[in-house]
Amino acid sequence: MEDFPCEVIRNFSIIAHIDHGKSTLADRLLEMTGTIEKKDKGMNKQVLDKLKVERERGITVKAQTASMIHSFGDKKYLLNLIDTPGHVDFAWEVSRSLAACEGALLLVDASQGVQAQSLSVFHAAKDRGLKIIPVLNKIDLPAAQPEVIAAQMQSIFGIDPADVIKISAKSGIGIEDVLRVIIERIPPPQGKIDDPLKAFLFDSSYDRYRGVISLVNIQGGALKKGDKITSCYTRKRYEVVDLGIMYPEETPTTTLLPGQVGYIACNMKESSEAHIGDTLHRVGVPVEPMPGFKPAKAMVYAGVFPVDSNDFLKLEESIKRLTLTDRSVEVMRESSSALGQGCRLGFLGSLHMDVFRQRLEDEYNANVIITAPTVPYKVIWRDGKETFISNPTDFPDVTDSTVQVREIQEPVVKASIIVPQEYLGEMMDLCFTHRGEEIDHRYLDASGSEDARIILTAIIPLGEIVTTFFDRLKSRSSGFASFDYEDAGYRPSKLSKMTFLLNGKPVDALALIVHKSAEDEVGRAWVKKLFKVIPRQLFEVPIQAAVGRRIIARETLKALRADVTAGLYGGHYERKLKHLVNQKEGKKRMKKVGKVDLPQEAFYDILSTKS
Ligand SMILES: Nc1nc2c(ncn2[C@@H]2O[C@H](COP(=O)(O)OP(=O)(O)OP(=O)(O)O)[C@@H](O)[C@H]2O)c(=O)[nH]1
Repeated sequence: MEDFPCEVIRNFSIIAHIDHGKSTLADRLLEMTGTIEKKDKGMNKQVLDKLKVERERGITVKAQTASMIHSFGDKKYLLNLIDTPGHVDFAWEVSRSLAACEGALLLVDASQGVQAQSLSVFHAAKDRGLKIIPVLNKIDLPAAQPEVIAAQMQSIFGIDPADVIKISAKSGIGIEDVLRVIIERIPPPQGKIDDPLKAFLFDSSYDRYRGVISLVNIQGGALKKGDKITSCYTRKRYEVVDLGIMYPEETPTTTLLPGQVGYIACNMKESSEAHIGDTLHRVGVPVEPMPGFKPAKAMVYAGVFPVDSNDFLKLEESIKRLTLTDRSVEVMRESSSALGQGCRLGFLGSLHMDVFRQRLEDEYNANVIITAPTVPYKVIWRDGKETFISNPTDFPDVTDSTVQVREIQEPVVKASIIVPQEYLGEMMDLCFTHRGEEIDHRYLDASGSEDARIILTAIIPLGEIVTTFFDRLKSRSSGFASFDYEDAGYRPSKLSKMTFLLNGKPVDALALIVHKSAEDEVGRAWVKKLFKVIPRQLFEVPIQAAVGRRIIARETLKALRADVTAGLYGGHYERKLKHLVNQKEGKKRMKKVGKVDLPQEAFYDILSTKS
């Protein structure tokens, strides 16, 4: 690694809207530099390995970082591609990992043009002072309009069309140019070997045998096997047991020098110890940590319960194992009188939650019930204290005047939607029905042509986004809208807890936090859903939705005779007995809510159908 001092190193990432060809370009760069063989099955497998949810949504959740060696002029360069996850939920991680680079390739699909995440990643890179190289991909497509899109990039980003590199990552056109401009335009990293060791942690993964593997960028000093290091954030100490570069698989080296990017294994047991954005230094030689570090925070919470309550320990074990590889999931135990023992999980966003659920189901065969997602609400009490509540069960009854609540606030986001102008009305309506405020729009391109596109921005409660917003956005724009959001703090809101009562008894697992304007609609819809899935009982069961003491909606389940043998003709004793045994088995999975028997599956049906 001594052959690669800072001046021949380039650290860059590829930033793009989903599906604009990031992974394809990364593969092509690795091929062109001989890091992987052309059409090497091992690398392409990454595409095939995608999780079902990733394929369905057309995104990659876990990114790839790799080093390449490329000869240019009379020098050999070490090019480090630092990859960033490609979805809004991970925006925070994206912006952290950009701190490990000096430049970024802003990749835009030449047939689709600038999309919502092209904007957000552009600004993230710009804010970090990175050199941005505009690249138009997919110029091989008949629908590609490189000139039009380059003009669009000029009006949106102020990019000179002459600087735009036009490529086809799929057919390999222009890849040499990309390598050339990376070397020519991106500044080399700074950092001296005599400085105290300072390593920036920008990604991590989990290995069953070696524990956490961290990806680091050396900002100063040198790192070797056996070095004793410590984390600025957790203050925990470690000894480096293995290190090297990603070439593209882990390739051990003796040292990592300033400007270089590589992996380290240091007996870190828990993935929660590796914080993206953390700074590592030599024990006893403290350094100034990288600025602005704060750990990722969960924004969407849900309870997870086994369908069969006997499976709790198995479920908990599976969740534990999964969180080893996904450090951003928060886990707490939770118990519900209706669903028994379970876990409350915190996710970065709703996609993150879907991915986790899918992995739980696919990899661990877990049959789980997930409660409706909620966001962390802020409760300001009369004495001025503030608490964050993300579990509806803990939400105070704001209709009760003896409860000391001064104000409830909810997290809001600034949403940006990019869409062809013909869908403007639909999109405004969508924002409006999801309690959007400050809805605003402007034309993206100066051309004013018929197929001009619009960027619409609005402040929308996060709680509205985590349920059905994304699906509705896609269906109401025929798939044309792209969407992104960023945190916009907290705002006061008129929210209350809605409970559902069976035979007068509240079912804790079904409690929701609902905005005043939606109480009637939500109450009615959920009561209807419950009515459909709850089996009839021996007595009449009222199903009610209530806010405080006020009943919002009601349906009544008629009574039923429950003798399962009643319909069987003839008096065959054994047959009767068999049915009674079956009924008993079924009862094992029943939950009693008050006097009402509820099969656990009913909860699954209620909570898995979106309202
Ligand atoms: N015609 C054409 N298709 C391309 C080109 N580059 C990528 N694609 C296709 O575009 C789709 C998305 O490419 P990916 O490389 O997976 O996109 P991505 O940006 O990595 O997607 P995420 O990682 O999920 O954000 C794939 O079907 C690619 O085959 C190109 O230059 N031309």
